[in-house]
Amino acid sequence: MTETSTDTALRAEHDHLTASRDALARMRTRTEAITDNAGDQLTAWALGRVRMLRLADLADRPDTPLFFGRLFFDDEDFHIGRRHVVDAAGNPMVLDWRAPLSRTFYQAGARNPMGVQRRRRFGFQGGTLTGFEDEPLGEGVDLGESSRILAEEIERPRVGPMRDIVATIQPEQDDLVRSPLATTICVQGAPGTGKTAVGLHRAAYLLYAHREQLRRSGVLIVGPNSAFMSYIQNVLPTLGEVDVTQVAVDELTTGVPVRGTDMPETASVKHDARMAEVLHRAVWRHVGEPDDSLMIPEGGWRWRLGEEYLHRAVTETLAEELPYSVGRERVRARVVAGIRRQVEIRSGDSPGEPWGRRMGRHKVITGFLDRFWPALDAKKLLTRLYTDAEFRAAVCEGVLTEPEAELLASRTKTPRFSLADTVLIDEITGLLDRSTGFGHVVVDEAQDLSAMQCRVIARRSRHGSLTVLGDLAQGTSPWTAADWRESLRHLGKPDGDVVALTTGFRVPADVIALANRLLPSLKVEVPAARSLRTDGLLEIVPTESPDTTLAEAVARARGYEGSVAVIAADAAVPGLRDALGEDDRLSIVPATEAKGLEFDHVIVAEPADIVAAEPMGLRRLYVVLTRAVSRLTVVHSAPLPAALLPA
Ligand SMILES: Nc1ncnc2c1ncn2[C@@H]1O[C@H](COP(=O)(O)OP(=O)(O)OP(=O)(O)O)[C@@H](O)[C@H]1O
Repeated sequence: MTETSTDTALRAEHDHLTASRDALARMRTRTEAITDNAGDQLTAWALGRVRMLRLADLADRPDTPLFFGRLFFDDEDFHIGRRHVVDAAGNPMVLDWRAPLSRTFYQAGARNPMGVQRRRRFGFQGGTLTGFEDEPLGEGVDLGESSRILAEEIERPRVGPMRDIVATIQPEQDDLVRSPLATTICVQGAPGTGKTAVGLHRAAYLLYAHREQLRRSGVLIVGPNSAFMSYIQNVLPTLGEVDVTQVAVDELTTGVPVRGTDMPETASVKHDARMAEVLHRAVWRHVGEPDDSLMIPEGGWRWRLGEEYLHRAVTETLAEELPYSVGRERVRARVVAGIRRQVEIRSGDSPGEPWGRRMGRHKVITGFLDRFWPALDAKKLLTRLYTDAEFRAAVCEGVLTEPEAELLASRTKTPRFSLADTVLIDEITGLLDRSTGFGHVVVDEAQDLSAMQCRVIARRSRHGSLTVLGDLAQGTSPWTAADWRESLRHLGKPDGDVVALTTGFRVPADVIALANRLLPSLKVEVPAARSLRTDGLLEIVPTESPDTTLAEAVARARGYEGSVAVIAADAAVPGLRDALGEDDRLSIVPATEAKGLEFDHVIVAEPADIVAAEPMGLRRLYVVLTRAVSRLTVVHSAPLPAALLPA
């Protein structure tokens, strides 16, 4: 058999891959050999950390390709991969996908080749090269969405947690991934349009483009729950980024143990934006107007500060709009400064810092502060709001209705804090003290956040920017967002750009068509999704014996490759777990925990029960139906919800 030019080219690519792996190993060995001979412990620690991060960045993962593309320009060419690799002489062997030049790999097309003569995409199996596909952009030809390698990538069976998409980021996704650090973007995207993927890749891109700045300030990823967090947690490390905080939204407010629960109507009040005003009042009503002068005895002296001076000390501090506890210290400093001036006039000399500290702690001054700017504790203040009827009425008046304010009342003197309370305690803490924030925060499934939860995130991104990801049609919380402008306002970024993604990479066309039937009933204005996938299987199976039919559906699903999930109303899950069992391939997923996840084959058990289980049941069903990557089986003994029937 004669060797074709494609075989020769593939062999050369194999060789380049092997050489690149060797070069990466060399880079790693060199970094390992660097010894920290820093003078002090702190510098040694900092250097050690930088080295640890760099080593993580240099890790070669045998199961992922080191490069996935190649760009041929007129007189040079580059391989594009997960990270930068250079040979012993420092010449580039692989360009990082985030480098400015790599942008052409994602953006060039027949209409605008951006100087690229040919774009090559590689097919891989694990870490092994299996083939490639060339697009002669210079000749005005591209494959666009009909690329075989793109199709294989999005149709490949899913196993385990989410993977990166660096090899096949689409132009509209790339625009979002590479938007500038200072820009807050809000992505409204139908199910499976790659919102989560875009958010994680944007984090990785920003860490590359603004390494120093973001290493100092940090990047935070916030998701809806711990199942989702463990599903996405490996994506950034595979991209070489290990120094990112990834937490579920409830974990942001863990300062207090959660021991209580709220009735739904109480939780709704606590999550309402008006609580910000209530708590603001609750804090600031503690500041009083000094109504007398102060006499401060010190040794043989008696210093006097007049009422007017004290009054000014308070009002000038208020005008600075500092956090409450910082303001208290500022008033203390102003009072001490007033006395220092008298000492200077009397003695002609300025007393030193120790005197200042001692004077600041003087019991007359502390007594004055305790009266007109008392120290506050977030938990105690919230407890007072719940237990002191007079205080509550005063701070809620004109903001909450009386029945709403009454919902806050606690029957016991020491209320057990609920999840909503942790959010309120965080709000109070933010009023009391300065909060340190992150340089960039990615918030996923943001449509489910309450106004008060948005403010938790706003406090952590005050001096940074946000990537807000979500789908209004998938909003299922009682306080779900109705429009993104409002969420952005609560998130502290009212001018963020709202952008839509509509090309679906997960859900096959037939399945998305079924789910789209629900859209008119979801009471929300969103663009419908269009699927890139024409493969897939959809079956709707009416039955009189659902247990048997489900077991049969599971057995059939196991005949295919990939993950299988039975998704059912939460109440049905324990029974289904007993009946069907769970293992590496099969998960039984409560409908309320399915958001953000995906499985090759989804079997939906009794849609009517999923809809009936909660006020936002139809939206829950929309979420559940759109978890399917390749095949969807709907098993029902009760009639299907009317909204799911063809118009
Ligand atoms: N450009 C792409 N190339 C290949 N796969 C992609 C691409 N974009 C997205 N995907 C894949 O499509 C699936 C859906 O992506 P993702 O979970 O990010 O979507 P989503 O918009 O967050 O969905 P949902 O709203 O349903 O949670 C994932 O498996 C992801 O890897």
